[in-house]
Amino acid sequence: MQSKSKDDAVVFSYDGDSRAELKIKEWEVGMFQDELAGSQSIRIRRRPPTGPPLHYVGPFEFRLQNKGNTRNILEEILWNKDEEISQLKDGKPIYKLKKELEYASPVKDFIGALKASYACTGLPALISEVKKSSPSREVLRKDFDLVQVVQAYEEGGAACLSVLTDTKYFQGSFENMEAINRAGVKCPLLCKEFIIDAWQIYYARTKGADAVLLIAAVLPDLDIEYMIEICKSLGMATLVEVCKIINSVAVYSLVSSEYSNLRYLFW
Ligand SMILES: O=P(O)(O)OC[C@@H](O)[C@@H](O)c1c[nH]c2ccccc12
Repeated sequence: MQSKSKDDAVVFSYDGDSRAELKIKEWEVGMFQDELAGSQSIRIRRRPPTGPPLHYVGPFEFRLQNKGNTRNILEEILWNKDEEISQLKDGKPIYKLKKELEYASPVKDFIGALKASYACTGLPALISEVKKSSPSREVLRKDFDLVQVVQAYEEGGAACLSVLTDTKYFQGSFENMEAINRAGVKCPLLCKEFIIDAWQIYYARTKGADAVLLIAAVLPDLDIEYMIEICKSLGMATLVEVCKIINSVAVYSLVSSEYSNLRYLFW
């Protein structure tokens, strides 16, 4: 319906069409999230922008914002992750996951292992990465014998292991994490994932993770705080990946939630 507002502007309203109104609301909430992300310097869009509902004007129809393309590989990974998780969640809702926690392997002390290693060697503790492939370097090692690799890391003095669990882009998996635990590895395990939903943290614990990684460029502060609390309740550690550009070089640091003064250069 077309009507006139007080200032004489033409206003289109969707008389009785509550679905359209709902869509507008969803879009407004999305806009708010974008603003929030902007205010916290988050440049990664967690979901593809679908834009407002279609507007019909006479024979024309238009959208203010079209379904966008990803701006970079991180966005592409996250948009895929979003779909992947919603399917996994359908198959295993959180109440089922919580029951499975009872059968998870006991949590190992991630931060304790880093500190113990430093106390023993006087050198920065090492978190060794279990990564078969990555989008930028492709397959890093063709004959990837998981157990052999992690045992070599442990013998070589690694304090903890960082295990890639994303399959599509890194050829990792949660099965790898389970296999590492079954192999009797003592190093605590960091789940190196793209965490965007608290469900993933519970899932990681059921698969034997002792710590999870949160990415500051992706998650608003409140999500990070909330997820840290979940990790604490599960006895897990949290590392937050923060990237700063210093003199045109990307410097990554990991900040532990437990000890804000504990920083480890990782890459
Ligand atoms: O492409 P490279 O140089 O192998 O690096 C990937 C690196 O960004 C990746 O290991 C990574 C960084 N932060 C993460 C968080 C989750 C999963 C993976 C990552």
